[in-house]
Amino acid sequence: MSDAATDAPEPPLIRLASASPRRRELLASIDVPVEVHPVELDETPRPGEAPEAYVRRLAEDKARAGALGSTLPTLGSDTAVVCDDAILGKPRDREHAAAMLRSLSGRTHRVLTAVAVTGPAGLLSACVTTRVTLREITEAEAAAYWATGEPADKAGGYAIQGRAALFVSRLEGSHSAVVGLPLFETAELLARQGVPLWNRAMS
Ligand SMILES: Cc1cn([C@H]2C[C@H](O)[C@@H](COP(=O)(O)OP(=O)(O)OP(=O)(O)O)O2)c(=O)[nH]c1=O
Repeated sequence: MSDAATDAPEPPLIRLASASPRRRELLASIDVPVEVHPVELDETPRPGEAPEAYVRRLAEDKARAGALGSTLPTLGSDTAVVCDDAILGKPRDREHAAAMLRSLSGRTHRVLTAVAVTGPAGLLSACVTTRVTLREITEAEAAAYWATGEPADKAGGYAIQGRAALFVSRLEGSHSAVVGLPLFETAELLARQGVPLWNRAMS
């Protein structure tokens, strides 16, 4: 929605502590104007840290750090692909990306996305697990996929919202969470922070 009379952009409802264009687009899809305020964190997992604890910690740290200097509720999020209890982040290079797809090929893995929101209710967070099954992927397909540029900045080295949809045979859970933000759970957290979306989105 934008102001019809002036076409001026709407004031932000929240601060988005993220550099991810996907997260901005997902929030725009449910009519949430944001102020983008990325934060840089060390995303190294702690020794022995469980994947759920890891993504929740990062989401909460992003939200807390992003909130500094603002009175707006601030949202942070983190996505990790988990295969055989190993956390797969973003690929470092072509070889790393190929190794990731090799380990995911022909199997079911988990995608964990945590979202955290600061606000009057304190720091609230949720973690969503989605099970994704990929068909078998050949080395030649993995190489061709890398060459598209799509996997480079994606956890697990694939993008379900892009060409990797051709690899995904099944999904159980939240599609938006795999893309970077679980919209249903996000709306619930925002409502608890005094940002109700339903009436706004439907008007
Ligand atoms: C599995 C998968 C991940 N991703 C993306 C979502 C996230 O943007 C990214 C995982 O990296 P994150 O570290 O969660 O996020 P980010 O670095 O992109 O942004 P920021 O930390 O500033 O919020 O992978 C997809 O876009 N599609 C997919 O299918």
